[in-house]
Amino acid sequence: MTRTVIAQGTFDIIHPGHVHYLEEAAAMGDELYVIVARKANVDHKEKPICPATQRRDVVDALEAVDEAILGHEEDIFVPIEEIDPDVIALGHDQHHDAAGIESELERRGIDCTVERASGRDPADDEEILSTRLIIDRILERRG
Ligand SMILES: Cc1cc2nc3c(=O)[nH]c(=O)nc-3n(C[C@H](O)[C@H](O)[C@H](O)COP(=O)(O)O)c2cc1C
Ligand SMILES: Nc1ncnc2c1ncn2[C@@H]1O[C@H](COP(=O)(O)OP(=O)(O)OP(=O)(O)O)[C@@H](O)[C@H]1O
Repeated sequence: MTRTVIAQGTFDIIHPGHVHYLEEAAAMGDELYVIVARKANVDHKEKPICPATQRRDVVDALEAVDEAILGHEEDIFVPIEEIDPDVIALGHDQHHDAAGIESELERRGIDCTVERASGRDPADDEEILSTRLIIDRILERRG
């Protein structure tokens, strides 16, 4: 039986932290789907610069990813119902609460576990593992 994993995020400017997360998520099963957040649902930080289709296409091109799809605009559980995964891999700093997601999965009759991936620290002083920090650095140098 194929074990399906779901990862999710904004993925506005791809960096090695994303690659670490997606490789770890892929290793939790056999097949990795990635849900790319819609601008309207990114409300806890600055909205992404790149359009959703561009963010999806770049994530889809990564080796660890089997398929990247656009998230639903209103109900984040719709793609999960369609994919019917075995595991949802949350990122190390994602604000979502695993227990809250688990109870909604149960309410909708989706049998799936929720795991939390680890974070990757910068390999050296130069590496920038956050979209926000990359944008801050651009503004600092070119703004
Ligand atoms: C299990 C799960 C499913 C999600 N599905 C969607 C979705 O269908 N559409 C969407 O716009 N966002 C979805 N999101 C939310 C975003 O992927 C994301 O968490 C948030 O909006 C962007 O912030 P982040 O990259 O800091 O996590 C989902 C999040 C989780 C945890
Ligand atoms: N350094 C990192 N190590 C491991 N996972 C990461 C790292 N950076 C981001 N991720 C994960 O990648 C997914 C998508 O991240 P997101 O697109 O929000 O990028 P971000 O770089 O964290 O953005 P920002 O720093 O602007 O909030 C999230 O699940 C997040 O936890």
